[in-house]
Amino acid sequence: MDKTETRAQAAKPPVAKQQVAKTPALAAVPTAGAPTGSALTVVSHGGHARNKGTPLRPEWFETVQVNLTATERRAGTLGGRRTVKKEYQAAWLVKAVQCIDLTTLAGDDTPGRVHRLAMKARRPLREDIVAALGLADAPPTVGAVCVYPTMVAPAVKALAGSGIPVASVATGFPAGLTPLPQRLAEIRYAVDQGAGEIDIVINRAQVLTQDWNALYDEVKAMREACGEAHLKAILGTGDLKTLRNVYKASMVAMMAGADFIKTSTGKEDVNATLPVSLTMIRALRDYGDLTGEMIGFKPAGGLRTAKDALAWLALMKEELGRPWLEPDLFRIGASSLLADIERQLEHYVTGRYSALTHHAMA
Ligand SMILES: O=C[C@H](O)COP(=O)(O)O
Repeated sequence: MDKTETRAQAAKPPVAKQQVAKTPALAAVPTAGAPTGSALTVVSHGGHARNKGTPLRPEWFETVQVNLTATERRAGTLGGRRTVKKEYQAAWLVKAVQCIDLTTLAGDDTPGRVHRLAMKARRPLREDIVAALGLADAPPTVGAVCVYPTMVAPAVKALAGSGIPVASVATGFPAGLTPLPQRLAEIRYAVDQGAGEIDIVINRAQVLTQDWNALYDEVKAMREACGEAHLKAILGTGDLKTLRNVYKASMVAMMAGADFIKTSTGKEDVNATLPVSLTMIRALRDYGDLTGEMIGFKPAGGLRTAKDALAWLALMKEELGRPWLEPDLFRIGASSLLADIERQLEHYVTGRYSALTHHAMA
């Protein structure tokens, strides 16, 4: 990749670059099986060490330059991938299902809706599709169910015994502009209710004013409030104005202890895009080179099609490698993506497409 893109060269020690896949986008399919009827391998969720964080080190990001044209050009090579076909594509789509944070974040959410979503999370693909894929012995489940704090308890109840974690948004989602004590109390409430993952939103004003100390201190306090729950830091990239800001905010969030960095709330005018994701992933890679930590990535907002899922999987594989294709390091935050993936898999096993309305709650 172009040396002019994201760089934090100033303070970088001479560590080996992580390997970037040389194979075409999805050729080295991790879960590829033989044609229909043969087993696709379902890899279970692996545990992953928490990010220890670092002191705030502005010298790791202050001089960063992000070449917008080069970033867009690189991102543009991912969306149009046509190299994954048939059983390989099916395997990748099953992988995408396992990485979905199945989400409902609506003003009219009810315990009933959350219960139905949790049932879908337990069995995201129809039984006949699972059987035809040869996955009946180990049916895939989603990565997590993501809800508002007051919906954590019904989600935990509905997912009992499934091993599927509940993620809660918190800290004044989506704007993050309530006073800090309330935002921290909201995290503690969600954890008390049983959330295993907390999707916090950063205060975008701190990025826009380059107040890195304030951003670091707040995210660090949020991480402490999370206790054992994993912290995903939502940057709200559509509000951050520049890719440089996206890179810097990513670095500060990771230094403060974020286990995942996440693009968007789904409520900004512009949500997950490939150029923004590439910028965050480069920050994640640089942070890994500097600290040895493996941080997760979660694009979220506006991802609705199987094609989107394949593009982001290609991005993860090419930029970060195989470990970032598992739910402990990669999630896709989406409220309606599963419907199209299920439809594409149905087409793969039956040769027919059904209407999207046949794939409800997804
Ligand atoms: O965190 C997840 C997002 O809020 C989901 O956004 P979406 O409804 O556009 O899929």
